Amino acid sequence: MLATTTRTAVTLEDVVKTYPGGVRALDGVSLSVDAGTFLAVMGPSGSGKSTLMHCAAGLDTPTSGRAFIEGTEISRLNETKRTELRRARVGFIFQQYNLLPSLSVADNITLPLRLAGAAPDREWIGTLVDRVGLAGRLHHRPSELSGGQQQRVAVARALVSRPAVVFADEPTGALDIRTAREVLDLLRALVDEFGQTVVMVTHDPAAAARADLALVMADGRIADTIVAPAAPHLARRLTELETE
Ligand SMILES: Nc1ncnc2c1ncn2[C@@H]1O[C@H](COP(=O)(O)OP(=O)(O)OP(=O)(O)O)[C@@H](O)[C@H]1O
Repeated sequence: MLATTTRTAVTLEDVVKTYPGGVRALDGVSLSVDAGTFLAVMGPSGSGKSTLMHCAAGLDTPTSGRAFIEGTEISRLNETKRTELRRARVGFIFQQYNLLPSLSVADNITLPLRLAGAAPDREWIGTLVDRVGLAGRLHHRPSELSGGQQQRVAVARALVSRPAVVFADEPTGALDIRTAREVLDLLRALVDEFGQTVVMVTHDPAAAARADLALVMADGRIADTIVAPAAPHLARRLTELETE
């Protein structure tokens, strides 16, 4: 086999996050996510999943330790530079889609480019719109779409700037089982077809089982790293941790 160079999309080095009041939400977390990997982050409520995502994505800063996006230490940038790096190199997908209701589907998808002052790549936007199956809906408002369609708009928006990493926070949490599966199929395809790096926080073992790798958090630490995770194994592990 030919040797390939692996790029690292996201790195955390011994990240500690303590909130005012003394809660140690992250207790020394180190991880490295290779480009083109689909990573799921699981764990009981309060185990630190959202805090990990916020620190890794530059939405928040660690109390100590370092966070990198593609080798740039986002945790040491000031707020303005952090926002710039986030807009240029990070995509987000949220449980409640977070689309702007007054904008068309097309304008929602290209919003990150306008915020970053980046030129639109028409060919890539066309590819994305086709890939998420929204070509016939570009002039609709979000309220005219189903939940699954709205989440597909959010997926296209997250990828429009060709980010180093997409962070997805419970992306299927508001969807029924069939629509959730369609959104997961789409995320899986974007990883497989475009080499997109995806980090997904989820409570759902079936969703996490679509990832290449699952981290299971407990008490602010990574309790397990599971390659090619299987849903029954994840479900058992979560039950164990929740009852400990
Ligand atoms: N802004 C904050 N101020 C104080 N404590 C916080 C804050 N945000 C989170 N915490 C605490 O930090 C710990 C980790 O929270 P976090 O939201 O990262 O967990 P989580 O695994 O994402 O939980 P859930 O699955 O319920 O969303 C919890 O004890 C939580 O109460």
